[in-house]
Amino acid sequence: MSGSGTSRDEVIAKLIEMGFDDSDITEAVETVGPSFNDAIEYILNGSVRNSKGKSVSWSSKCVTENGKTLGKRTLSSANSLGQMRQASLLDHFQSGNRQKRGKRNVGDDVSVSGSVVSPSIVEEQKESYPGMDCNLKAESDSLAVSCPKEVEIGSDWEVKVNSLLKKHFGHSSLKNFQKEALSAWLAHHDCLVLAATGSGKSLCFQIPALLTGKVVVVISPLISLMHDQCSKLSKHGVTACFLGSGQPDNKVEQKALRGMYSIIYVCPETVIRLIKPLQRLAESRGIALFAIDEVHCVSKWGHDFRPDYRRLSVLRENFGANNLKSLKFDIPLMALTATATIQVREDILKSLHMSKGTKFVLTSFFRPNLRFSVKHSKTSSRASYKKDFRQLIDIYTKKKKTGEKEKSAIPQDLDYQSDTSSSSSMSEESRISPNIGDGYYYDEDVGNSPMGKEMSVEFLENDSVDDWDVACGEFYGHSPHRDRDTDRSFERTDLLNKPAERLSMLQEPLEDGLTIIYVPTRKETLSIAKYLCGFGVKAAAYNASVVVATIAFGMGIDKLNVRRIIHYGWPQSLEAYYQEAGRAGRDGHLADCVLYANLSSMPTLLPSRRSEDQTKQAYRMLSDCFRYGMNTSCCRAKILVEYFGEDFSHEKCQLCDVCVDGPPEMKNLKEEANILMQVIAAYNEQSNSMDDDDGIYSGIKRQKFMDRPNLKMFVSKIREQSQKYLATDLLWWRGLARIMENKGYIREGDDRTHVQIKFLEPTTRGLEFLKSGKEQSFNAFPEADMLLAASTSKSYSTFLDWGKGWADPEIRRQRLQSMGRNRGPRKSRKLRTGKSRKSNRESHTARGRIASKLSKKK
Ligand SMILES: Nc1ncnc2c1ncn2[C@@H]1O[C@H](COP(=O)(O)OP(=O)(O)OP(=O)(O)O)[C@@H](O)[C@H]1O
Ligand SMILES: [Mg+2]
Repeated sequence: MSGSGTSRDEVIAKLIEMGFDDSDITEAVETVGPSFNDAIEYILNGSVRNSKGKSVSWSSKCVTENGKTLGKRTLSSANSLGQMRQASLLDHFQSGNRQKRGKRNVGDDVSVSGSVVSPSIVEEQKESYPGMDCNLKAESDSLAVSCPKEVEIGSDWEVKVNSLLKKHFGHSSLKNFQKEALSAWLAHHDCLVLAATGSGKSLCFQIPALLTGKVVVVISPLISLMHDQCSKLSKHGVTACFLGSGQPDNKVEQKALRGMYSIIYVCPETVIRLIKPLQRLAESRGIALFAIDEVHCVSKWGHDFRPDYRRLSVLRENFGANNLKSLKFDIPLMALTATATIQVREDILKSLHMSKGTKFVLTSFFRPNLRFSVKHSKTSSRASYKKDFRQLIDIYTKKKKTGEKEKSAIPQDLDYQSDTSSSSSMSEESRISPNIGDGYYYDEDVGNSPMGKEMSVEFLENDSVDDWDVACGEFYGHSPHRDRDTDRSFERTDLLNKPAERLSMLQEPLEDGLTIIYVPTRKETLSIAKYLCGFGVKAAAYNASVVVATIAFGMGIDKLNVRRIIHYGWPQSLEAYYQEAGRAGRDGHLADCVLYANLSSMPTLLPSRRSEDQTKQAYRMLSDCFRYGMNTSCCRAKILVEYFGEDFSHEKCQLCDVCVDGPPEMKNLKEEANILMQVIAAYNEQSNSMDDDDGIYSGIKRQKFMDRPNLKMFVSKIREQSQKYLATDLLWWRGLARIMENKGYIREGDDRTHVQIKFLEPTTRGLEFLKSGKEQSFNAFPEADMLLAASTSKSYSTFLDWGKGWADPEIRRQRLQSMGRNRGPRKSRKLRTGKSRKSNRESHTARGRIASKLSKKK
């Protein structure tokens, strides 16, 4: 737009539209007249070009020693030089933020949503940025702050980085993987950084902004995460803002696109919308790097697929040296995640059109301070809560119990025991204080809520608040800031070679800290939070010590002292599980990651829109997660780390439940494996020769059976054939089928993917096992469901004894009766139809009525 021929009102209108302050606009137009470009230049720079195109300063003090005019970006630093306009400019920026944000720290001139930095900080930044002597571009692009000089980063970059690191973040040196990522970026390479949760990936993309004075654009999936990072950066004196729907200040976007922030966080949808202005930014101030954080979201094969991430190939297409004149090299892409399988990595490279020369920076996925365990729980009722959260309640209410002798907080080890419903559950309910009803909250927290809202059920249920509100709140009780460079057992993998020290780590009680409980649904967040609140545990609220959340909560959030991550219910994948579990122990100190899951039932997929392929993949991931839960013999950390394609060289973590408790006794399951193999093979033979009516399946309606030869049918066949196995639990056979599948004796006969092998087919290896007869042993560790079955019904090891006596009709009747009593409700619940349920209910109530009449008669 040209300044000439434009009316004063039009200029003012345009400037208002662009978001400048009224007072700045008035002053500018009064000073420079109705010229759009000059007015902007005046507002931004305090200077305007004269008719010959030379920059004329409106304030002589606006010129630096080297004669360059300071742009608005650096005006605050000029304060120390006596810069006149600085106050109003700062006011301009801060005014918008003040409306949005409440309390600020004294001297903290930086707002989370974006603003200029305090004078002292800018001084630092000015020193840090070799290319920060920014000038306004003379021509049409007068809005942008430009850094025309290509930044020279010499061989001493590491020294420079270390000094920036110390100055801004207080760390003494880069970690090796950070060095590698930065070297790749310096060599203009794309880079895929795969490093454990909490290892420090953010610095890999934050440093380039400090080093060059150019802008770094970070693509991030969650508002809460962007908010957290901007907030941290502001404390470290780095200007950062986030753009998108969550940005409350509508001026921030324009400021960002003019180059006023060193780091711009943006969600994928927004970056796609802003391609053109970002191109202008790349040509003016310059864009050092596009960082795609939590990049696993790109992949359909990952656990947290976001379709818009897939469209990020636009970055490569629009920010290359071939389409931006000022660039010598394509702007590098840096993709970062803590959880990507090999398949996901390939998908990332392809989807983002990353270059062939992309550097891989990999660190170990292993987190030596995390103590993994799996416990059986139905996770569905108050009775489960009572059993599972007793210890947690004790921990968080400890202080309140002064004077009262503390009871042992450790619940009895109920692993693999049935999740009995508790008769005292009603009395627990009645302990929930009356003010904790539908709109429960903590009085002391209400005032502290940044949004001024109490944590009500309605508030939690409101989708619009989502993870933003919860995740941005600080938890209760910060751990004292540690010297993280020296005191991070996080990196003390060396302890694995020192078993004695490792064992003492195991015996350490957990330090004070926070707990996050992940549950599959919002409804469960409410019921668990309510339950915990009833015992006086600060749960679910902003300043809570326990947060009950669904999966979105906390991704990438750098909260140091999370001591426990509890998954209450099956996660959807090991990637999601590890990502969430990784939010514990970021301070390097011992932390617990406990998965409570119903080991007697298979997990189901949460509803979501998926293509056929995605459904298959989702089942595969769920299946891996299920197998992790069923495992009783392999170190849990090893399973998790190897899941991501890393060799776990340590063999054992020495902390997880399997390492500590040891595996269960190994059993020779030859006989059971043999009989299952027999029925599968017989079925297989029969289906190959459909004419043979004399086979063992002759009594079954063949067509129906042939369609679905599933485990359940094979087990009923076994029970039918051999009284010895009559009382065996399907749960137990389910475990055996998995073991046989792992050994390669059977395989899934269905095209669809199932959480657990369902339609069993023999393999050549399995048939050979069958032929080899009785000599061959079949040693295996019973898995969790098998142990559970053994603890609730007759174990397979006592089948022989159990078999004795079945021939006697009276013994059989008694046993069947007692089995009916033990197993009746569960079985009947599954089998009953609506109709039978109704008649049952009727007969039950009729029985009840008769019984009460009789008792009255008495
Ligand atoms: N070189 C370093 N020396 C010491 N501490 C560091 C270093 N680099 C980063 N850190 C610290 O590590 C912590 C975690 O950093 P960050 O949030 O970047 O982790 P992350 O790898 O992105 O984790 P996530 O996968 O959960 O997103 C931060 O508190 C940061 O200050
Ligand atoms: Mg991160």
